[in-house]
Amino acid sequence: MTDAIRPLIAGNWKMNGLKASIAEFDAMLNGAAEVTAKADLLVCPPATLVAAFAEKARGKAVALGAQDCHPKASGAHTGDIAAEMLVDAGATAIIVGHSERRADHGEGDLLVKQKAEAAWRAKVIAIVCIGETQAQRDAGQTLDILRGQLNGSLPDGSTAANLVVAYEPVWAIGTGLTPTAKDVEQIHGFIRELLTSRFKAEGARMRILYGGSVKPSNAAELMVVKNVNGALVGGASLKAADFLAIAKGCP
Ligand SMILES: O=C(CO)COP(=O)(O)O
Repeated sequence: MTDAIRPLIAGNWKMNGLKASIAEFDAMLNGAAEVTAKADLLVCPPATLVAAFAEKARGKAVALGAQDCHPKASGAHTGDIAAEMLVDAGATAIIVGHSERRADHGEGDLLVKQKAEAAWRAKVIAIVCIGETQAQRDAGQTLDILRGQLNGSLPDGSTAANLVVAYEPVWAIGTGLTPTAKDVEQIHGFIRELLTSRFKAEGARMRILYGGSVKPSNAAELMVVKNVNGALVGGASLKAADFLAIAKGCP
C-alpha cells in the first residue's frame, strides 16, 4: 500500500440485487462507521437500485456507484443508461471496461475510454478495469495485454481525482483463485510505472485496485501489497459482513 493513498473498497454487485436487498445494504451502512478510518467505501448495485440505495446512504460513509454507462449523454439508444442519469440517481463513480462487459458485449478499449470520458462529463470518477485472461497469462502475454488496455482505455487527462484503475485478472474473477502477493506486487508495480510515465505526479497518486476473488480471508494479505490501494470486490460485496471485513483488512 502506498502510504499517501487512501484505500478504496468498492463492491460490484454485478447482476444481483432486488428491492429486498436494501436490508443487506442497510447492514453495510450501519457497520460503515467502524471501517472509515481504514478505507473509503463504494457500492455499485445494479442501476435499478442506485437511486434507492443513494437515498438510504445520504449522510453515511458509503458512496454509490454504477457498473457501466453509455458514452453519450442522451438519445436513441434503447436499453442504455447515460452517465448523467446514473449521477442523477446518486452515483459518484462508474465502473467501465469490466471484463464481463468486454466479453459479453464485445467492448473494446476505445469504447471503454469513451465511457470513462462520459463519466467525467457527468462529473464523476471512472473506475477503469483491465486484466488478462487465463489463455493470455498462459501465453506469457500478461504485461503486454495490460499495457495495451491501459494505453487504450485511459483517456488523456486522467488524474488521481477522476480515475481509478482496477486490475482484475479474468481467471481470478469468481473462481476462488488469486495471484500470489508477489505476483500482485509485480503487476501493480508495472501498472504504477506506466501510470507515472504517462500521467506524471497524478499517475503516482492514482488508486490501483486489485479485484478477483477478494474475500475476508485473503484481504489483509492482498491489501498490504505495495501499490495495492484497495479492492474491487464482486461476490463478497453482496454480504455486509464480508464487505466490511475486507475493508477492515486494509492496513
Ligand atoms: O469482477 C469482480 C469485481 O468487479 C471480482 O469478482 P469476485 O470478487 O466475485 O471474484
